[in-house]
Amino acid sequence: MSYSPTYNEVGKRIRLSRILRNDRAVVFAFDHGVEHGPSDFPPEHVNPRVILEKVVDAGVDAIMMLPGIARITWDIWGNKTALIVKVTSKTNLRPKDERLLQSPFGYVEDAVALGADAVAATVYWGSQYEDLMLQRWFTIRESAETYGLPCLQLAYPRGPAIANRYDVEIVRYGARAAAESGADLIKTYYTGNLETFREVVRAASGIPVLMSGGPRREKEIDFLRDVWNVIQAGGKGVVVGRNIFQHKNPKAMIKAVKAVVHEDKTPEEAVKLLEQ
Ligand SMILES: O=P(O)(O)OC[C@H]1O[C@](O)(COP(=O)(O)O)[C@@H](O)[C@@H]1O
Repeated sequence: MSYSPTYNEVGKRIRLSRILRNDRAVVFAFDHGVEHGPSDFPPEHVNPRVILEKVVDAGVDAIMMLPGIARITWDIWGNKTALIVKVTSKTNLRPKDERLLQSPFGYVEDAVALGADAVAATVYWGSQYEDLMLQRWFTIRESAETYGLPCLQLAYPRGPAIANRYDVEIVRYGARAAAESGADLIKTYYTGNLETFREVVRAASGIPVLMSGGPRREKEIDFLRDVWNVIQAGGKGVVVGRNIFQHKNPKAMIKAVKAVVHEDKTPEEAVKLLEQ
């Protein structure tokens, strides 16, 4: 007897395929307005419409943003780019020791209403608030499952017992925990080289791993090398913000990252797209 998938299995498969194009993804991370504040953006990109027009025009596969910004920019990305709605966040206006907690920042139903292809939520593994974030993660995941929405987990180890959040043992622990907590996509830190990131991919146990961009690299070639290493290590792409919107030419930067992720170009070949 042939197996008939459930409605939500079909929905998840179709939505995931809109993000992972041929099993790879270049996602623009755009939740910084809350996570870091408007000071993260150069003056010309404080207006969300300006930067979103550039990244959509450059052909990014998906945009990850909070519901409120998706609402006011839908005409730019609608029917052109996949949408990942992040439903947790926090501000740096909080007292320092309360910044290791991600709070609800919208609901899975908001993502469904916006026509999202996935929801995203952060878990700071190792935080003193890990328990609370896990409760929130499983509530989000349960609701997303009902609607056939894949869940992207930003698996960010950080907390009082973690000395170096980029250490491979720490990052791969977070990736494994994300896989065990039912993430359909995992976004985590780059561990500095191909060999260690391969360990992270292995720990993710088959769940696609995407690299979080991190602070802007001084040289574009260094960022493109990191992206290339992630792909060579078995990662499936990137979810990147600052290395795009803090760059003087975000469109060219997206195209260079796409060349590495989708066309297997080397960093040296891809960086030439920035010189045109
Ligand atoms: O690691 P930090 O400094 O808390 O930054 C969190 C930010 O990094 C991201 O996870 C990825 O964006 P970046 O490429 O700018 O690092 C964002 O989604 C989030 O706002």
